[in-house]
Amino acid sequence: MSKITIIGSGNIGFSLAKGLVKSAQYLPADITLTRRSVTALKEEASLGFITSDQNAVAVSSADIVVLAILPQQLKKVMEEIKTTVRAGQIIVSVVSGVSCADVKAVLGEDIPVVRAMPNTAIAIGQSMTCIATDSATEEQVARVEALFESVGSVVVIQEDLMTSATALCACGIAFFLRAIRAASQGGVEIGFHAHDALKMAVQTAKGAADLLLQTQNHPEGEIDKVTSPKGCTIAGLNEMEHNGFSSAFIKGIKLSAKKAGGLYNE
Ligand SMILES: NC(=O)C1=CN([C@@H]2O[C@H](COP(=O)(O)OP(=O)(O)OC[C@H]3O[C@@H](n4cnc5c(N)ncnc54)[C@H](O)[C@@H]3O)[C@@H](O)[C@H]2O)C=CC1
Ligand SMILES: O=C(O)[C@@H]1CCC=N1
Repeated sequence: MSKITIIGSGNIGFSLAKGLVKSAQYLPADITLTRRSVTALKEEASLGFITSDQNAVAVSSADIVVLAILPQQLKKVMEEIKTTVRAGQIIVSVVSGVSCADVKAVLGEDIPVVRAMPNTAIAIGQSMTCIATDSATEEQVARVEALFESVGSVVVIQEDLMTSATALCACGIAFFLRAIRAASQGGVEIGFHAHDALKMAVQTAKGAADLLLQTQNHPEGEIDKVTSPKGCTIAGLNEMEHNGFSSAFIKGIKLSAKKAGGLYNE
């Protein structure tokens, strides 16, 4: 089994580590997690992961190195590891707005770099992860694909669509979570206790997503089955649209995609 080092055990790095172990394809002992201080890695250590605050050392024993730090932190980290990484390893960057070329410009042109854009559902094996590269081989991409297939679904895309994938999938999970929260708040206004309203909203959202996944039907086809003539569903749906529901969602995704491009050089 590959040894994996995740540089940056934050929200996404630690979620990835937990998802890999949950998949039963990796043991905690196969995964090294780093932060600037080991004292901040107590939870990780208690779960059996190898922990370190020495990025260069942590990288040296890995087959796959995942860069999971903020774009603003990446240059410093790459300077730390650039003399340790070697062409036999694969560098996977989940950092938004940083190209494979940006990474290779520091780590070396011979270093295989694959970008991956997962979301936080990776912790429970339900990520939607997009993968792209500019020059890694098919075999290297297949290894990264297999890694992320063990924690969700994967689509291999062109690198120029990576910021779009960031908005739709990585940021997207927050948009759907907010939609569920809004539904539960509506539920409270019409008579349910908050706990019940949230449970109802969550299961209804899960049912909607599973319906599309399992039938492969178009959402509008499924909506047509719910909207009885002169009924209450179409009344509610049209009221939401009059208030800009689809428009707000689309505009939010477009702005996220614009922002996803640009924190590396700030
Ligand atoms: N949070 C998310 O849902 C997603 C985030 N991303 C990308 O992943 C990257 C990380 O994002 P988050 O996990 O949200 O950020 P975060 O701030 O939660 O995690 C970053 C981690 O890196 C650590 N760190 C900082 N400097 C370090 C250094 N020199 N050596 C080792 N560790 C260091 C921090 O202590 C922190 O634990 C970002 O580039 C983001 O664009 C990508 C997909 C989804
Ligand atoms: O909000 C962000 O910038 C990061 C990238 C995608 C998800 N979280």
